[in-house]
Amino acid sequence: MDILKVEKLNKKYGQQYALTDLDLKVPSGSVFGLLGPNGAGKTTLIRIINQIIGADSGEVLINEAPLSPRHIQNIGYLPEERGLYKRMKVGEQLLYLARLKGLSASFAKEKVAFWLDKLDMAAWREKKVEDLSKGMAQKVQFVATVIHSPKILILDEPFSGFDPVNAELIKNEILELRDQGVTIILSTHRMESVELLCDHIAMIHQSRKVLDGPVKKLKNEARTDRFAVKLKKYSDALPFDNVLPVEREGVTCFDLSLSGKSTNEVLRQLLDYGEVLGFEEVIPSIGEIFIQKVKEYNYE
Ligand SMILES: Nc1ncnc2c1ncn2[C@@H]1O[C@H](COP(=O)(O)OP(=O)(O)OP(=O)(O)O)[C@@H](O)[C@H]1O
Repeated sequence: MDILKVEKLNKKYGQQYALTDLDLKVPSGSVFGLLGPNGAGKTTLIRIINQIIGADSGEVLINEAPLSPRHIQNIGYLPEERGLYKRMKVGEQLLYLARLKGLSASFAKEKVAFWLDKLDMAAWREKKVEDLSKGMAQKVQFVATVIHSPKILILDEPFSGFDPVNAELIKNEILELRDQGVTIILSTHRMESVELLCDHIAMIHQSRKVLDGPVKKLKNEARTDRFAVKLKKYSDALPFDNVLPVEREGVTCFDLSLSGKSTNEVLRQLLDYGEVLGFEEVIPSIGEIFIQKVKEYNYE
């Protein structure tokens, strides 16, 4: 089932198109990557879903119902530009934000204690936000985003500012929330996090959707017949066209196209030219698919 649907969404700022006829379906309980180059329209879409701005036309549906103020309680939003009250103490601040999200005083207290403990932040409870490092403040903001147990989490560049240990911690929290049934919309330029976390992606370019679907399917569709070869060469006369061998510590590495042959045929050919140390299909990364799509549209 799709927890969130976007239908024919349009938004312009003056003469600038930010979203054009955008359709999206976000499956419930998935991590959904929202990708696109700078200025594509991602933040505009996120702001519309969060009812910070309105669309010019089109519709956003949550569980098939038109988006309305009552949905705010079900959404957790971590904006790219973080906003915490600098003078407030961590514990007080989280309690205050949890109460704003509609939690009772006692439940808010319980949830604050739970999250501070879970993310190893209990010692910061009495610290003012202005006395925290960037990464520490980021963790507080993450807790503020999830404290009311939203059904939909929208995370804009959630890993920026984190060291590798905290990035791993937040990644695991995201996956745990996903396993609990939370739907996560992740907007990021870090393709390695997309690859690690996302089940589905949609890519926006110049206000329009240019690609969407399950990550596995998109990667499968982007496969070519190219294989990466590592060879300890006996002979210099490689029998393949368009290969660009690179020598690394006595090992020759190159990509080649099967050109209609089977993998066994190509392997047999390679055996005459050296000791085959590696022969592996080249599967494009999401980053490569992204760059390819942007290039395709820029050339049109
Ligand atoms: N408040 C605004 N006033 C005028 N134009 C705007 C405004 N906000 C965004 N835009 C324009 O709308 C388009 C989409 O911007 P948006 O911020 O949604 O992109 P984005 O995909 O989030 O980009 P980035 O990855 O750089 O954050 C851009 O051309 C941008 O210049």
